[in-house]
Formats: sequence, C-alpha cells, structure tokens
Amino acid sequence: MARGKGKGRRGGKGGKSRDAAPGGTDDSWRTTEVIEKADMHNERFEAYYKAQNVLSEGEWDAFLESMKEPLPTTFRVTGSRQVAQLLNDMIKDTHAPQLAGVVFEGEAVAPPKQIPWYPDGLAWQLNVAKKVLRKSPEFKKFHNFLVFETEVGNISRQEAVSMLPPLFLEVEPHHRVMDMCAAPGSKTAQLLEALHAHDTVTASSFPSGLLVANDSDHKRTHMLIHQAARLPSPSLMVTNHDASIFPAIKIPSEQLAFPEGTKTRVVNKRQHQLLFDRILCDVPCSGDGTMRKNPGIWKHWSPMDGNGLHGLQLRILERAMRMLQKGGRIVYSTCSINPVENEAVVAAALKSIPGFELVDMSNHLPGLIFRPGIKTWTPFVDRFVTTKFPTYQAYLESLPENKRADAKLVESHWPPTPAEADALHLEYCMRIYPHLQDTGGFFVAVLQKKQPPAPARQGPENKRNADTVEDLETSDTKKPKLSAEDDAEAADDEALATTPEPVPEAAPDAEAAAPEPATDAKGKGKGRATQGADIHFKENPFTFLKPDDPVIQTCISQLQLQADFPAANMLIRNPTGDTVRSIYMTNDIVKQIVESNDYTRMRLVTCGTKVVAKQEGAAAKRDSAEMQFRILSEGLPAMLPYVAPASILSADLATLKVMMETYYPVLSQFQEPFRSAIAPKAQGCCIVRFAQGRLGTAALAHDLVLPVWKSNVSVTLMIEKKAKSALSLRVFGEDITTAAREAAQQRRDQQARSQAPSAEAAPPEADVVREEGAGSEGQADAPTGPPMGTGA
Ligand SMILES: C[S@@+](CC[C@H](N)C(=O)[O-])C[C@H]1O[C@@H](n2cnc3c(N)ncnc32)[C@H](O)[C@@H]1O
Repeated sequence: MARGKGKGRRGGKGGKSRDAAPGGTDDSWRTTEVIEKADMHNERFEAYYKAQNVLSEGEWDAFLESMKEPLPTTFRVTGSRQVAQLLNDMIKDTHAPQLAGVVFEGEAVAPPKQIPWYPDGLAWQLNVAKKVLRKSPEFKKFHNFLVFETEVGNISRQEAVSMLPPLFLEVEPHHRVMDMCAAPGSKTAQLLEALHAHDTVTASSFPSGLLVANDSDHKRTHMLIHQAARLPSPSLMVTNHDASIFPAIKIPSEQLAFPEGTKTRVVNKRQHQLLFDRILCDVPCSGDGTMRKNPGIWKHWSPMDGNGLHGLQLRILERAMRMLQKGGRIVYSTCSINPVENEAVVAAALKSIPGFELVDMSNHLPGLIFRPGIKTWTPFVDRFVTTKFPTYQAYLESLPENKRADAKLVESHWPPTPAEADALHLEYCMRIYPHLQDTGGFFVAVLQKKQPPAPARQGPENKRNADTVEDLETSDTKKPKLSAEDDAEAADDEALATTPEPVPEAAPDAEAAAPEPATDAKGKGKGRATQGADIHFKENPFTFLKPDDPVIQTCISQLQLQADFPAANMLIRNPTGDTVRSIYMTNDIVKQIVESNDYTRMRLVTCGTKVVAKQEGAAAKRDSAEMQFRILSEGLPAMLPYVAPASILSADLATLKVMMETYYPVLSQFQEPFRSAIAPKAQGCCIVRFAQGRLGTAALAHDLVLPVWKSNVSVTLMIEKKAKSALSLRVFGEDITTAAREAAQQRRDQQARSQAPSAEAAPPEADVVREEGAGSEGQADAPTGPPMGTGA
C-alpha cells in the first residue's frame, strides 16, 4: 500500500493506489486474479474516459475489448552482461524454433516473439495460456528454463510498458541516478544494468555513478534489496523515505571535481547538495492501466482514486525537479491512463517550477506505438462520474464557504489554458493503450532541466534564478511538506542547484561546517547518527573499515587481493562496528555520501554490495581457521579485478561436472591437472576459472569464474542451489545437481507413499545421504545470487 511517511493513509486524499510495478517482479510467472469477462465492466470507467476524449470514437471498442483480455507474459534478458546476448540467442535460435510448431488440444500455439521496440531484441512476449505452460511438454521445458533463469537474475519478468521509463532515462555509468518510488524494483534493476553497461562476462565494472533506490514502504525496500542482489553493485544505495520530502544529500565538493579513476583528495571540507543527472518518478497511481493483469480494479474503479493521488504525485515530481542537475532528465510515469494523474501533474509541475521543458522522445524507440499527451480533460468531483465543473473556481463556488478549505480537488486537477498547454508541449507526453501493441496502459513524460544559456558565473546575490523557493510559494500547487530543517536546507539547495559548474567552493553554506564523520576509538569511520537523526529508524549503522584494519588485512592475504584493491571502501553493518560477518564494498561516491550524511536522516537501508563473508560453522573450526573469509558468488564479479591472476585456478568442463553432481566431491574425484593444482592450496576460499569448451553434448560458451571452498578432503562449489541448477540446465542440458536428484527421489517416495494401501504403511522418507567427504560448510552457507559470468 502506498503510504506517505507517517501519514497512515494511501498516497494522497483517499485514493487507492497501485504500488506494485506493472507485471511486478515476482517470479511466480502467474497472474493473480481470475475474473469472468462478463464482470469486466464498469459504467463509471467508461463514462469517465469517454468524457476525457482520450481516444477517438473509432478506437474505443478496440480499447475496451483489449482491456478485458489477459495480458501476455513478457520478459527481458537482463542487459548489462554479455551473457544476455548469449542467452537471447539461445531463445531465438533454439527455444523459439522448437516452440514454433507446437499444437495443443488441436490448436497451434504461438511461439515467443521479440518485442519490436526493445533495444537489441532482448525483450520477449509470450501469449500462452497457463494450461499450455503446465501441460505442453515443449512449453513446460521452456517455462522451466524461464523460471530458473529468472531465479538467478538472467531473465526479468516485467510487463512490457514497465520497461519503458528506464529506456527513456538513458542512464550512463557515470550518472547519479535517483529512483524515487522504486519498489519492488523492476525498473531499479534496469537502471542498475545501465550503470553497469561496461561489465564483462566475468567481471563487474566499478561505475563511478550512483543509484539511490528509494521507497516509502520499509517492507518494500527489502524487495528492492532482493531485486538488486541479481546485479550486485557498489554504486547502489537503498533508502526508505517519503519521496515528496526526500532530504538533501550532502557531498563534499571535491567529489564533484575529480573524474573517475583518480584518487579522491580532501582539498577542503565544503559540502554541497548532491544533484542527480537522472531521476525516475514512477509514482504510486490508481493503476487503471493494469486492469488486464489486475482485473479486480474493474469492480472498484472510481475517478476519486486518481483525484486522491494527484497531490502526492505532484509533490513527488516537484521534489525530483529540485534535486535535478542542470541538463538532467526526469522520467515521470504511471500505469494509469487518467489525465488527472498524468498530464495534469506534469503541467502543474512545469508551471510551478520554471526552467524545465518536456522532451519530444517520439523517435527514441522505433517500433513503439503510442498516442500523444492530451491538452485538455474534465475532472469529476464525485465517484459516480456525474458532477463536473468547467473550472476550479466554479467547483470552489459550488461548495459552502466553510468547506472550501477542505476541498478534495485543487486547481491543478483542471487543465491549463489552451495557450499554456501549447506552450508546455503536453503533446510530448506519451500515452500507451492496450489495443495498440497488446500491452498494459501506461503514461510516460520526459522532463529536462534546461542548461543555462551562458556559463557565466553568477554572483551570490542573483544565485536564485527561475527555480527559487519564492516562486514555489506563489504556486497554486501545494508546497511540499518539508520539515523546518528540510525547508531551510531546500533553500540552500536551491542556491547551490542554480550555481553554474564547476561548483564554486566559496559559496557560503551552512552545511559546510558539518562535522567530520564520527570516528570511533578504533579509528573506524562510522555512518553518522547526529543531530536531526531519526530515532525511529532501526537499521544498523554503516562502518567503513580502515585499510589497515586486521580484518581487511586478513582478507587481503587470504584472498590474495592486489595492491589496487579499494580497501578504504569496505564497510560492515552492525551496532558495535566490531563483529564482522559480512563485508560490503562501495564505490567512492557512495562512501562520500555515507560519511557526509546522517544515515538515519537519509533512512539508509543498505548500500554497496556484500562481497566477502566470514566462513563460519564446523568446517571452518575443523580446518582450524581462526578467521576465514570467502568471496561470495554474488560479490565475485566485483572482487575479481582485484584477485591476483596467479591465484586463480584453471579447470575444465569435466571438473565443473564433478562439482555439479556432488555437494562435496573429494580430491580423488578430480582429474589432473586440477587435482594437483588444488591439493596444495590452503584450506579456504579459492577462485576457479572454468575454461570454455565441450564435453560430449555439454558446452560452456565462455569462461566461467566461480568461488569454491577447499577443505581438508573436498572441494565445494560455492553457489546457491538454484543458481547451480540453472547453470546445469544451460551447460549440460539437464539438471545434474545433487539437489535435483534428491528432489526427484523425494517425488518418487511421495508417489510410492500415495500409492501405498495406507499412509501408515508407507516407508519413512529417506534421509538425505551425505556424500563422502561432506563437511558442514557447503550448501547451508552457500550464498544466494546468480553465478555471474554464467551462460553457455
Ligand atoms: C508504482 S510502484 C513503483 C514500481 C517500481 N518503480 C517498479 O518498477 O518496480 C509505486 C511505489 O511507490 C511507493 N510509494 C508510495 N508513496 C510513496 C512516497 N510518498 N514516497 C516514496 N515511495 C512511495 C510504493 O510503496 C510503491 O512501491
């Protein structure tokens, strides 16, 4: 449910909101609601949208009819890895042709087809009933493939239209990006992929940019963390704020001045507000564009849903505009077709904060069919779509004087004058209707903050230009509800925001005197909890370890990390800053932010990516490891560039097969030369590069680098069960893992029990037999997350 922080109500004034992304990011590959087509009817909906003239008369029936059809399944192959292309070729060249001739219950079933406008053909559409996926052997196999690859993050199930906003943002690896309403995170994942566009098959890049993924719902921020685990990034921060009052983030000015790859030198202590290059406002909305997926909306739909959300949507967009860099871009999107939630919000925001313009993106995605934004509409002020007023003034006058202050609608619900609508170019907004390309309904607008005409440096007296706080106060729209502190800060921020680049270090700034990050007795720099801290925010602090910290030094020596390893960017999360279980890695800008801001005020839930974990359990003790660390499989791509190449073991596909088939293969199970190479290794974490090649019908299309744990007697592949199965399916064409064999055995046992004369007579379920050399360190501790660099 959409909740403004502490408001305890949905979004705005009594509206119902859609919180989940269209298509969401759940991996169930299932739709949730079943409703008879005859019940997909709502007179209010039809009357309202006919009154809005959103479509021509000739299109109306096709629109309405398509709103009642089930939504096709759509997915995309995740884009930042080179693996994506390989996997995509596999769908195109193997799966799609195999599915082309399938006939189910006498009818031909359409194979998956590529979405015409998605770059590089990486997105697909599948119009197949659930029954077919379950019962047709060919589609069942394809479905299993999709489920496994989704599980490990190589495929993302996402509604087609939901893929649009990140594409329009055009994020690059150096961009500072903000996702204001991010959960559950399908678009966050796309943004991360764009930041990581330079990743290779085996190693993750270290983007200099930043992605702040925010959501006001604390529980849903954990969906974001789950989502981000598919593409671990040192550039990610997850926050839990009401986006309409998102606090200014402070950053030392020198961070702004030093390019990627150079060491950050502290030349002064001035701090400025971090301004973003790209902001996504995928705001909470009524979701009436998702009726094909959520048919329950038919029953309850009312114009008051959109009316109630308009205020919050506008406040979120306006806050984004204040946090945007000159020349930066905002994408505002909803999965509603209601102009009150769309053009009305955009027009009001553009009118209240000058210096922005709508961008014509009509040629950006060839193949995408859409309709231009509309310039006029008719708000209705009751749920039955019977009462309307030509102007806000007329509406107010209809209310008794003592009720006017509590009027449900504000002036910005009404359209601007025709001249204003022309000047704002509302036609540059994009409306997507279900009947155009068999999708959900959607709205996207791209706003840009204009560059100043000349780079002339402004004096402090005229630093506040068009987008000043004073202008905001004269706006007809409600001023964002900022706390007193935020308000003052926003005023300062505005001044800074309008200062031409390079950011002058002389600008007087109240925050310049902000204290240095707290340093504890051990010299560890801690994420600060200072004055203004949010005492209700219960996340653990963020503590950066000093590069000479014994824990870091142990990691460096055990994992054989090279001199350029960014030891200063490693942090731990716990209340005392002492006990270490996991170590996270961030990039420079994330570190700067954590050290310069109170993490509770930012409501920072997590940042960076977990790369190393302390190996605990019986095996570590048995191996007399005092403090043993292992690289997590999801952290490996980030760590790989720093691992000494000589310490990486080489292996072939036969070795991988042994590790797949057995949880804890003993050394004698391996062939030479791998056996002799790993035997002398100390007990602990090792990195193995499996070379591309073939083994019978199995094929590894490119090198694969994975972490293993070497104990006294065995070698364990340290990837999570499901990731292992996905890898096995891809490389060996079947799931050869121990887990799959055990599951098959369990199914057979279950079947035998159900066929036995009585439940009592059934034999007890067989214990899972531990294989020779089994320790306790393997699967139980194995991390979740995709095996990066996989793909064959
Ligand atoms: C449409 S969904 C976002 C979907 C998401 N962008 C995606 O692609 O997965 C809207 C989200 O806004 C969140 N939300 C509602 N009110 C908010 C507010 N005031 N500030 C920030 N997030 C808010 C909801 O919790 C919900 O997760």
